[in-house]
Amino acid sequence: MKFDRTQVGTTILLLLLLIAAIGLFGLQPGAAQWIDPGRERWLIALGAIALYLLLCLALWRRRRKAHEVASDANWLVVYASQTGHAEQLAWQSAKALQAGGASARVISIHDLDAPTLRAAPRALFVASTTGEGDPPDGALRFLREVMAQDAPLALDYAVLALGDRSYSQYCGWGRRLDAWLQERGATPLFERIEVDNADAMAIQSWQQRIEALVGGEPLVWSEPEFESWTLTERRVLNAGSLGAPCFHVALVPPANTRWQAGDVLAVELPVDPPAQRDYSIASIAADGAAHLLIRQTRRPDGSIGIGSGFLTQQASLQSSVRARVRRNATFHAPLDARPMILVGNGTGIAGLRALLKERIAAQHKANWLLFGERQAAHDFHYRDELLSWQSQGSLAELDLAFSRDGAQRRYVQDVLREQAQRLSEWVEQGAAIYVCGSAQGMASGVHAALVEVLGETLVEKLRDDGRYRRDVY
Ligand SMILES: Cc1cc2nc3c(=O)[nH]c(=O)nc-3n(C[C@H](O)[C@H](O)[C@H](O)COP(=O)(O)O)c2cc1C
Repeated sequence: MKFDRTQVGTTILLLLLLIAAIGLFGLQPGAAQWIDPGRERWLIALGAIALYLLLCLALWRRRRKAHEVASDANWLVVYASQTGHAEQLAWQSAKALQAGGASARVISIHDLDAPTLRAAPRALFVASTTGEGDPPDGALRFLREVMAQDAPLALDYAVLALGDRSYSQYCGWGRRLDAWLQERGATPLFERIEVDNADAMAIQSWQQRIEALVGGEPLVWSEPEFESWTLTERRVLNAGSLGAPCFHVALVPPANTRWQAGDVLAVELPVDPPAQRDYSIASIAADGAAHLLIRQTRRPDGSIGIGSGFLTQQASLQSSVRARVRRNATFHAPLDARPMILVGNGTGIAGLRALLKERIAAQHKANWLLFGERQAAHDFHYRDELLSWQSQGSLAELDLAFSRDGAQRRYVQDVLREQAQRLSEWVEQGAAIYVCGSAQGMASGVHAALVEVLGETLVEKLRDDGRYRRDVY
């Protein structure tokens, strides 16, 4: 049986109380009444009471000190996030620390330098994994500059690793970060917690561990509520396509709902157990509806995917759909009028369309879109709109790559290579590059083309400066 110090302390306190009671009341049967105690009995009783009070004070101070160490220390809450989930959990973690009286600073791992890390007494890391076990883009500078150093670290830390078990490198980056921190001498406050596909139980146990460290009133960590949106429009955009049907779906939000281009709509599916699917929003709030571009997916047994099946088939027009906006800050447009190069394929045009709409509404016209699909006759999503933006001068450059139209397959990455000179010029003028669509094939091919044309160093620098951003799946 294991006793902790508090249990031993409590036992001693009880013994002292007993001694004090014996001192006062004596040991005679029926002695529970005031008797005239001798001097010695008074002394024993007073001594026991004094010791009792001293011990109480010591225990109270010990407990308070333990709490102070946890709560007064400055906490760093570091996030490495690709699509915003880790960032959101980092903010919630900071709120839990603050509820326990601690001060917490939330920081993107991109902005975390070695001196800041070395000076931090305690840190929480919320790290997601992307690609094939890779760190989010925003973590690459940290990986290159901070993790390459072997100076020792003295901080106490914990890691929340976000991932998805369907990938072979489950939580690969969170695990790597954890291993590195330990190698450098940092002390884990508790074992790394891994979150499979936003698993609520794992997130709850992270929350409980933080609350146990700093105390404070437990907060409700629930995500924002889903609200009722109305499905007002649904049409096929790619009739006759070689690919699976692609639907334009419009959902009218509840009053006062706002979002920024780049944000995502999380849709709650009416299934048991509950599930949700995220879709890039293809419109801006001024359009009055969130437009989604949804390709019907099929499972290996041929049945329709639950998310795309619900939105493109089951949900009827004018019916209510439970949804909420999820912020996706990595894909928000630059704040200034700098040129933008938007590269995407397939349903990736959704996020790019919202960005273009936002830019055009702000009169920022230096926009270059490179879009790839299979056949111009069937798969040129939002054709009329894009062509009219081009003729109005809001879309300075439009390059299309329809892979099945020519004798040779041609993709957006090939267009980038053909347009090497323009690409270099735009980047020299400060352009930001946004890539949206499939991770396999497109995003990796585009990356290789960028490295070929601009050089590895410049591409890395663009990524570090937030001028090369990706929202890929
Ligand atoms: C393109 C892509 C690649 C991913 N690759 C991995 C992976 O290799 N291993 C893993 O455990 N999770 C992987 N995930 C799952 C993410 O880690 C998980 O969705 C996480 O919640 C995302 O957090 P974030 O929004 O902070 O980036 C991947 C997700 C996407 C969209």
